[in-house]
Amino acid sequence: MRYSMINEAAARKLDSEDVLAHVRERFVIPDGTIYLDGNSLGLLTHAAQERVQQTVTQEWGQDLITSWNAHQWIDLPLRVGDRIGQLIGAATGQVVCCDSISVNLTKALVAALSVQTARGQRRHKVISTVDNFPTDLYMVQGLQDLLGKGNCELQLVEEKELNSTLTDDVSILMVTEVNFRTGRRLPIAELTRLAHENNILVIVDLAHSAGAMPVCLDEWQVDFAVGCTYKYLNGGPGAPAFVYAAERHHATMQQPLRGWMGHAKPFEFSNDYQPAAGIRQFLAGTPPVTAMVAVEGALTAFDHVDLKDVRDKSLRLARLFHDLLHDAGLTQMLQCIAPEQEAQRGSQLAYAFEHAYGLCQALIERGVIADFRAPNYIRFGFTPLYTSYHEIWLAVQIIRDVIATEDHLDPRWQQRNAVT
Ligand SMILES: Cc1ncc(COP(=O)(O)O)c(C=O)c1O
Ligand SMILES: Nc1c(O)cccc1C(=O)C[C@H](N)C(=O)O
Repeated sequence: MRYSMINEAAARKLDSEDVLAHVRERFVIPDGTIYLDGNSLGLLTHAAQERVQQTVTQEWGQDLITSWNAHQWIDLPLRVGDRIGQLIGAATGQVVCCDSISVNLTKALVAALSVQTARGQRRHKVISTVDNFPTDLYMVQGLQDLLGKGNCELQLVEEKELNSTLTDDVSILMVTEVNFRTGRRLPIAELTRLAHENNILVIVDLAHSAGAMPVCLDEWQVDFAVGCTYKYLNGGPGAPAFVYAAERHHATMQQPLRGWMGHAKPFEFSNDYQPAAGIRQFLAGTPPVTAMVAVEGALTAFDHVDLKDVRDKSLRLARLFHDLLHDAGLTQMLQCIAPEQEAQRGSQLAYAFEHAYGLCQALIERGVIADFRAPNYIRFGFTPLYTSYHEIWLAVQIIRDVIATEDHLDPRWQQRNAVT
């Protein structure tokens, strides 16, 4: 239902009825900041801050190398992986925390190709979407060059054409559940069902889904998945990513980055590679301990949080934001590029606007942090664990004010110099 003419008191009332309102206390929220960019980098949690401090001061500072065992550093990738697994519908032993999405995607792609080979399938086509996040496409292009088009060939299609391209000559469907630009959410369960009817394996990028909405990898029968922990999981800048491989593939899959941490017996230092059983095979090198304890700390923000409540609040925050923009007469100027139907949306709204860059910079100057995506989009991310309805109301007042005073046209914003 549409939010109509919500004033400040009404926005505060929505906060008073919010079942997730108390979770905000778990985060460090800078004074005077309304943060609508958790879809790029999540906020710091108090738990992560304390965990990193403890690890650096005591575990590294005092206990040194004994900490690999004494503080179970060595188990971090699997332990954190299992905790992430609970948030993405994966039973234990199928998720490991390591590396970046880019690197994990390469591992997943080759592993999926190896499963197809083991099944006797001589297919090489990898289907993805034209508007996928570039790094995902670069990784397939890299493999295509390395392995030759006869073994791996990328074919790009529009999102709406996906169903009709899932034919029996395709090896892998590689998609991102939520489009980083438009926020469109693909129906992964349905796509996976269609893909499997033609023996196609499915790899999903959960960068904009994990921690933002319920994800049910096991139930949907997804084959492999990757995702990051620095967005909705709040793991910190450059935090290690994760990779999921369905248990049914563990016996046959082979990932190509054969590091010693993925060896069956790393501390025997044998010259011959023997993959570890199960998901541990996806490890390559030494885990970045200080970064990974930050992720482990951050994930406690999800303790006793139901992801259905997260999704429900995410959609409400977005609806309130858009309806307030509409009531302010701004939705002609700012053209929403998200799908009409909420079920087809992720946890962000993006608007096309000629002066999107200037608007974004002027907002940042006033404490409202959103982000700009070329060529002319401004994106607002909604993070239900810490964003309040009152903040949404305030943010729209500030947008109104920037546009009314034409601060977005300030000559300082003529030259784009921001990296994000
Ligand atoms: C959908 C998607 N995939 C991948 C990435 C990048 O992954 P990484 O930097 O961990 O390799 C991003 C954003 O950074 C993204 O939005
Ligand atoms: N990963 C990022 C980074 O290292 C620096 C700046 C931004 C990012 C991002 O996360 C971009 C992001 N994936 C996006 O949706 O645009």
